[in-house]
Amino acid sequence: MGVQPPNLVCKKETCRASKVPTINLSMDRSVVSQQILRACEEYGFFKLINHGVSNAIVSMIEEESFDFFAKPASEKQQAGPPNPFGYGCKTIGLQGDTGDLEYLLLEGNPSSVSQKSKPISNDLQIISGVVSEYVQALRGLTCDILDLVAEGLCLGDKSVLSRLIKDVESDAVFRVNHYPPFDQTPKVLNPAHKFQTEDADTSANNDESSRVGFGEHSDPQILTILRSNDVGGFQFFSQEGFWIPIPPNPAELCVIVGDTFQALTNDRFKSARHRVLANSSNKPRLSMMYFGAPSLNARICPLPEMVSSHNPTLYKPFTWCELKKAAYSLRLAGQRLDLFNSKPKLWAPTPNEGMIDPIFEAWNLRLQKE
Ligand SMILES: C=C1C[C@]23C[C@@]1(O)CC[C@H]2[C@@]12CC[C@H](O)[C@@](C)(C(=O)O1)[C@H]2[C@@H]3C(=O)O
Ligand SMILES: O=C(O)CCC(=O)C(=O)O
Ligand SMILES: [Fe+2]
Repeated sequence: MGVQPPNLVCKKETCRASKVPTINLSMDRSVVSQQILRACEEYGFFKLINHGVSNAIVSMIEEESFDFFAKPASEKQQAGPPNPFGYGCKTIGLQGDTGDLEYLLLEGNPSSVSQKSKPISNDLQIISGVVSEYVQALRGLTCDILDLVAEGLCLGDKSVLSRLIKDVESDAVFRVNHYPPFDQTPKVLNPAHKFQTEDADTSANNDESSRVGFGEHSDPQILTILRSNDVGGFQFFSQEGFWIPIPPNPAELCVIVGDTFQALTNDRFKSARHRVLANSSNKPRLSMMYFGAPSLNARICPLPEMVSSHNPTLYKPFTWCELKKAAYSLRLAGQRLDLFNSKPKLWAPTPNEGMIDPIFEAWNLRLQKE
């Protein structure tokens, strides 16, 4: 590539990342409501500033978490494996997914987080003491966002969404992910690590040799609120078909639309697929996520305002428990919402799949007859 004058250089990914909506929560309510609505429709993802969540609690969780992850493996393992709460290392979920990280999964319901971690380990009990205050604040923030969405969508009942999260039985989850620093040595020794020296406009979308911290997936819940330290790696997949790296900013919170929100809005919002590539820093990345979920028995189906004769319902009613079970029975990247489509799509082999499996042929025939 020839040398270009600086004003003509277009770092495409930096460009795309700068278009990702950043919403200032202290602005006028009706403006914020419209901005959130647009962001959920166009990206399924946005960043929040002036969100009002105290940095003091975040710093305490960060400090406790770093102390925990610095302990010897044998000690950390006493708090694992995560079933469903506790310490996990490299293994993600139950279906053989792995990533270059270690993590803590905790109950995200403020009233029971400490109680549930008590029998697991002393370390977890200490961390959950600080986490309970944070999840309380994040539950409040998630409810505010959902009320703003309800206003933007002109829903008859403006609390219909936030009630799902406010439920005392809410099945919210809290997670801290710790990505070890990238060892710089292989870059020199192993040409496969070319990613580090590549231009920013090609790296996220072309690279195949990068280190996967947390593989591509969508979150099954309603909304996820993510906060990280100043180490990058997080990317989300835009509706235009590009991976967009999000520059880390500890003062911002990232909001991610989950599968349940997609179903509630009858696909007006799409859950955002995202991943973490942990290959760019010699510092560890520490991220914390609050996954806002309803109670296990909550019934999910598209909101009546999202359905019309032009927009027929895309999902059969299901409970959050059923979707959660489906998520855990599939791989991390699985499209679990497809299992609840009111009219399953016809199966077609992709070019690599070649031969048509007789079972799928029979399935397609049945679908065509319905
Ligand atoms: C492979 C998996 C890990 C996961 C459960 C699943 O079977 C599919 C969804 C994954 C996910 C993504 C968002 C959250 O991090 C998480 C806790 C969740 O609710 O769904 C994880 C699950 C996990 O790590 O256990
Ligand atoms: O660690 C991160 O930054 C994101 C992880 C994530 O997407 C998840 O835990 O579901
Ligand atoms: Fe996620």
